Amino acid sequence: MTNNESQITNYESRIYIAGHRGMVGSAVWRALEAKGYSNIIGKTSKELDLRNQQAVTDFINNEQPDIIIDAAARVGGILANNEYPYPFLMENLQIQNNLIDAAHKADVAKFIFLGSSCIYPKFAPQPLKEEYLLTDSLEPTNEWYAIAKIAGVKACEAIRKQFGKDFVSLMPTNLYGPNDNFDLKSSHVLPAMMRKFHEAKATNAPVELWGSGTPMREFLHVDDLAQGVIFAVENILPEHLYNVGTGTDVTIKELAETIQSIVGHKGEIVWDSTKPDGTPRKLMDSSKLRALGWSPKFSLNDGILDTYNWFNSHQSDYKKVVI
Ligand SMILES: NC(=O)c1ccc[n+]([C@@H]2O[C@H](COP(=O)([O-])OP(=O)(O)OC[C@H]3O[C@@H](n4cnc5c(N)ncnc54)[C@H](OP(=O)(O)O)[C@@H]3O)[C@@H](O)[C@H]2O)c1
Ligand SMILES: C[C@@H]1O[C@H](OP(=O)(O)OP(=O)(O)OC[C@H]2O[C@@H](n3cnc4c(=O)[nH]c(N)nc43)[C@H](O)[C@@H]2O)[C@@H](O)[C@H](O)[C@@H]1O
Repeated sequence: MTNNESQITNYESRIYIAGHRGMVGSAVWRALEAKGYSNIIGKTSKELDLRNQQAVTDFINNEQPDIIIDAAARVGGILANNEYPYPFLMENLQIQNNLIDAAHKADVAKFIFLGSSCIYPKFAPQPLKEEYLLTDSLEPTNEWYAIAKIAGVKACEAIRKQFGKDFVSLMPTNLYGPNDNFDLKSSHVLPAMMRKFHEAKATNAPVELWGSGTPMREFLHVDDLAQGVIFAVENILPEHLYNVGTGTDVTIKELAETIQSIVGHKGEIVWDSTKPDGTPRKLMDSSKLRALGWSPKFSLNDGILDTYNWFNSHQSDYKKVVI
């Protein structure tokens, strides 16, 4: 559906990216700018706390964006999700509810909500299809976050169903790339491995990784997701929910070996079995979005190389503590 009839935006459309400094928000900003969009707006969490309903309502009413991309969220890896269930549930509900409701009341033409593959049941058949949502129970380490994200998907679906508005949800698989979080307590696996191997390579000291190494994950470079978001900006998608992934997954052990070799670490890998494995597998079926015209470009190897180049040229940024 890339024909002109479905095109509702132009390069002057006013686009608000919530969370524009994060990994996803900054990638979407770069991609929109590169395509010639000239009216993009963003606010840091210090300038606008999205948990504050009145502040969000005032901001949306004043700015009158044509499109909102919701890339703002409390985000983290398996341990952060497990250790901070309340903010992962409540802050995400607050942020998305405030944005979605303000957008609806201000008649914003398009709203793109970003969720995550953890919305699907822990033991759902693979690959995960959109219709598997709410068919079984969730993975316990991230059910708090998943329930918030499911509520966001349902809020957008409800607005779409009742008012016929172009509110759509994109569910990316595990992401990585420039501006990722490399804090070892709160990060996801890929940036954590990159930092651990990098810091150990001078002496080839052993690197400790979590769990058994047997779970499987699918990894999408954030610039490929950004192209998916632009696709949703430029087209009216016919359904309310789309998976966004590569269609290929690897074991955590295979990922470790790939990153170890790219970084150049030659020491031992030790698996800490006291840390959780999480979902055994969550490969997405992204054929619905692919059939409309989006497809990813990065191989995992090239994506890791690109991210390691970014990491090497941002040595002061990667050490910030996130939670
Ligand atoms: N990372 C992944 O592997 C992954 C996978 C699937 C889906 N996603 C989804 O993609 C979206 C973005 O994730 P990300 O990885 O880009 O996360 P991120 O790098 O941590 O960025 C999140 C952004 O949210 C903003 N934010 C958080 N709390 C806020 C608040 N109270 N008020 C205003 N802004 C707030 C932060 O703004 P400041 O920087 O200004 O503080 C930050 O820039 C999320 O919805 C996430 O669920 C991510
Ligand atoms: C995309 C996000 O994925 C998150 O799940 P999830 O893939 O398990 O989150 P990750 O933190 O990426 O962990 C993926 C797998 O990598 C293992 N792992 C091995 N070593 C490490 C390490 O040093 N750090 C980390 N973080 N993991 C490590 C971890 O035990 C788990 O089996 C969800 O909690 C979120 O809600 C969200 O959906």
